[in-house]
Amino acid sequence: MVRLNDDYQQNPESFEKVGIVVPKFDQKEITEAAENQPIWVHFGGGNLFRCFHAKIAQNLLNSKELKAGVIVAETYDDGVVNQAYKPYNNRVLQVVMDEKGNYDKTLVVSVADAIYYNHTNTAGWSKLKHVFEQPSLQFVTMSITEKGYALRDVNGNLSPAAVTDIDGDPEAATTNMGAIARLLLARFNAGKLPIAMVSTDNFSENGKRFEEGILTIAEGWAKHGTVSQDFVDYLKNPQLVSFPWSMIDRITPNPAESVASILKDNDFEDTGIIHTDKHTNIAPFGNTEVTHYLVIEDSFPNGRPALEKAGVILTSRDVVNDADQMKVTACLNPLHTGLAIFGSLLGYTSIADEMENQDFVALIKQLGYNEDLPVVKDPKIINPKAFIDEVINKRLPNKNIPDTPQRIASDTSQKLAIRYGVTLQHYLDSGKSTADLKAIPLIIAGWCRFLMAIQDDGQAFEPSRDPLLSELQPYVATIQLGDNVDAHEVLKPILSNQSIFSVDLDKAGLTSQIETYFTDMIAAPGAVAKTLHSVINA
Ligand SMILES: NC(=O)c1ccc[n+]([C@@H]2O[C@H](COP(=O)([O-])OP(=O)(O)OC[C@H]3O[C@@H](n4cnc5c(N)ncnc54)[C@H](O)[C@@H]3O)[C@@H](O)[C@H]2O)c1
Ligand SMILES: O=P(O)(O)OC[C@@H](O)[C@@H](O)[C@H](O)[C@H](O)CO
Repeated sequence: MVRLNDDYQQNPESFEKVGIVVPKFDQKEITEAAENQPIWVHFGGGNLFRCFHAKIAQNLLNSKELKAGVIVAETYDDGVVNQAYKPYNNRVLQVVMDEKGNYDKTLVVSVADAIYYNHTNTAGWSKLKHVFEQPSLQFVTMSITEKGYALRDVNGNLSPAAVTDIDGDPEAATTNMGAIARLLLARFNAGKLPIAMVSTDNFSENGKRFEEGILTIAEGWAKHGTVSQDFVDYLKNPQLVSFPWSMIDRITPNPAESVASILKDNDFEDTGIIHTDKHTNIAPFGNTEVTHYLVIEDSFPNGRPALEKAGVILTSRDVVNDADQMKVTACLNPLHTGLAIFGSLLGYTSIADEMENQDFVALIKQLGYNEDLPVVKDPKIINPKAFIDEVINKRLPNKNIPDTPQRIASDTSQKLAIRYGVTLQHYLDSGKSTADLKAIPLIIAGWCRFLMAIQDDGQAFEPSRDPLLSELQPYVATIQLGDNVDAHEVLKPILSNQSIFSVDLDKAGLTSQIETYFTDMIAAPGAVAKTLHSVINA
């Protein structure tokens, strides 16, 4: 049996014997280099990072294009650091699974350190402060989930935590944006050192939203006199601090028991899946797909390693934005969310299994080809039609990718604006009629039906975690299947909330259609499947 912590330099054969590719560098050396001259910090060391960013770093370290390991920072989940990183010497086994059932396994040791940092953790703060004070630090990447950037509540007002951060001492900041602004303040105080802050989370204009979050905090501090205006000017100067936009794509499900058991059968020992108290599902291994894209705006004021040599596309902001809108608002994530909602309602636990249900396939084809594609701009670097073809015909049906509707359904309230709102806005802006839209209103109605936490067969289910569940569920909580309800009245507080959808659904002409679909879907057990079938095949 091979273990993650085994000596891959003295005994590479033990790894190679079980088909694991080992690094070409010394982990100790890249760790020391990161201590002395850090280059790359990543916030949110979850599964995507471990399977994607960390492998990019490993490829660059292998080819000597990168001189120091990545420093992982967690502002949220100490369990990730203490249970998934520390016991395994910051290593992970990356498992790439193709549709033929091949497992490509790589021992990834590109992480130099993993640091938990929040306002109460002085050790983590001192370590990260020191890192941010180093002139060598070139860039930060982030994958902290969409909700990680939030500073406002559902009504668009600053949240109590954001107000406390802005009113208080920068040293006591508790929000992610506040905690990161505090680190940037340390970098500013160290001599206005340049840096690129790259969000790689799944939303359109992610760099803009990240920048706005940091500036909301910093401008508040300046107003209260706790920082100088000079600090705000530093953050606003793209020659010093940039917030490049990005598009990232690689379906990376939570680590699955099915993969763990295959690894074990293939003599790999460390397969225990960890469920942290803060609900991150993580393991000594990560499972991911073959296809991957990372497109980043090429704006790095302190330079960068040759990321392009590890397959990253560096380009202009406009091209990144077009690629991101293509993927996140049209050709992949809206399809995913549709499958997540209806899959959860119909009791599915596998995306690949859903792809055997012809109504689900028809739903995402209708959405992707007929509703999203007509208003999507071609980013030129990736063909949108070919991209959807690959998603529908190759990626989603891949039985070896253990993805679940439940993973994708998490935080849906945070994603609807991006996954459907942007497309609807394109319809409104272009004056194109929304009268023929079926999939978008059906999915939004499906989400309202999902909030009832009753499956299509009438059984209760636990909806995936979402920061707005407790606020939204009460609106539909008392409805039973078969009830005769006034859908307009019941759904009004949800559908009229523009901060959820980003567009006015009334103006988009969709409200009554959503209400009708919702009414149809609560008629009786089985009504969700029936409605889906009849709407999509009409
Ligand atoms: N997994 C994918 O297929 C995939 C693909 C493309 C993009 N993404 C983006 O990456 C994000 C993370 O995906 P993942 O697969 O790594 O998820 P994950 O659950 O494995 O890890 C989530 C990470 O974010 C941190 N986090 C969670 N909530 C947070 C909060 N409120 N504040 C700060 N940090 C928080 C966790 O501590 C953890 O490090 C997604 O939300 C999405 O934006 C994921
Ligand atoms: O990661 P999220 O939570 O934004 O969305 C869930 C999935 O749709 C997403 O993770 C996809 O797998 C990913 O965007 C593929 O690149």
